[in-house]
Amino acid sequence: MENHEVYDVTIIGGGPAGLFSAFYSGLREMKTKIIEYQPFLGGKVHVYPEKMIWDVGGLTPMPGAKLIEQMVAQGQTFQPDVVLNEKVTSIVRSEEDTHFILHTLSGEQHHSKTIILAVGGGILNPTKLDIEGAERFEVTNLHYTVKSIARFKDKTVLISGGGHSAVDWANELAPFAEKVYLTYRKDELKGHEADVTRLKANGVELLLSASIKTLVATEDHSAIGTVLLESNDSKEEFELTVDDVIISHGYDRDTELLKKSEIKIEMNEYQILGSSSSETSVPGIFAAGDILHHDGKLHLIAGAFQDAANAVNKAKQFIKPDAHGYGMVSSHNDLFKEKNREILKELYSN
Ligand SMILES: Cc1cc2nc3c(=O)[nH]c(=O)nc-3n(C[C@H](O)[C@H](O)[C@H](O)COP(=O)(O)OP(=O)(O)OC[C@H]3O[C@@H](n4cnc5c(N)ncnc54)[C@H](O)[C@@H]3O)c2cc1C
Repeated sequence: MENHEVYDVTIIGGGPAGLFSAFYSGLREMKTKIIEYQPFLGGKVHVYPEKMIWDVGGLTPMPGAKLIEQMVAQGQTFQPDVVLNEKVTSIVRSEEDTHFILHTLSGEQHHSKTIILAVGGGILNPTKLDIEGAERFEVTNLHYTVKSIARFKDKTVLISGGGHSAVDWANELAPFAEKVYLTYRKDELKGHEADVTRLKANGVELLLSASIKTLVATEDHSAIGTVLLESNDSKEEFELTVDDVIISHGYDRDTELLKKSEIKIEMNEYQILGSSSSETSVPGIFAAGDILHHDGKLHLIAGAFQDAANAVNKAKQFIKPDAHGYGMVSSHNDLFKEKNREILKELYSN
């Protein structure tokens, strides 16, 4: 029989809620593991890495990518085990009912006394361009997100999509790019009215009622050189020579875990109906971040942090009922003594 270590806390999801849960779980001296489907930590913030974030308490504005970097560093303070590229597919109770077992897509099992569901709105994957062979250009000039505006400086860029993100990216890139084209299959864009109006002022050329038909490779086959578009009304085809193509066709959302798990957690259509201290209807399973709903819920990264600390405190008491209801503040917490010494040494050596 396989020997599985039983963790105190297993966090499903490595976004803001999961990362702060991992930090706080370490602060409460629990053996912690994070399981994340994507090959990276950071969650939904990867959708807007270049956007400035202003509303996280105590932090001056910083781009999403920088916030991810800081959240990941903080989440790893107490060295939780991190399992990436792994989708949790179901949660069951152990035979002796002493703990939970998480099953994953790769066939692995993870054993844990408590679980924190920090799964956001589920697994998000960008809706891919439905053209055969398109994926080979993803390593060069076919993009599903804008990681840095600088990447598109002085470039001719074609953006496909009509929603808020597509319009927003077109406006953001226009002042830096050589030329921005925005194509959408319908004859009207869905983005915010003011942003749509700004497109004109920014010199974005609209190609409405048109769709991408073919991506034609450069001579060395390494990248997209030309895009063939088709007018949806007249079926006429026309070509554009481009440096980069950005696809913004929305996201596919996978919420299989909560729908299919043997253990049933009380939910509304999309969220867990929990308490304001992050408990779910199942003892031992807690929730944090966008997946959690309660009366005082704050749907911001700041709110995810509060849920996370609450979830961890409840998990601690679930394992050890006489444990304190919350952790010691960090400023006076002995756990940080050694780390503080190192930080101070570095500060004063410069
Ligand atoms: C465009 C945009 C802009 C935003 N701007 C701001 C802003 O300026 N300020 C602000 O406070 N908030 C902002 N938000 C909201 C903020 O991003 C979310 O509130 C926050 O990311 C929620 O964190 P989370 O950890 O709950 O979920 P997520 O960030 O969604 O992370 C959940 C993680 O769980 C993983 N996961 C899900 N299911 C499984 C599974 N079965 N197995 C393994 N892993 C799984 C996912 O892959 C994902 O990485 C914005 C959101 C968007 C979309």
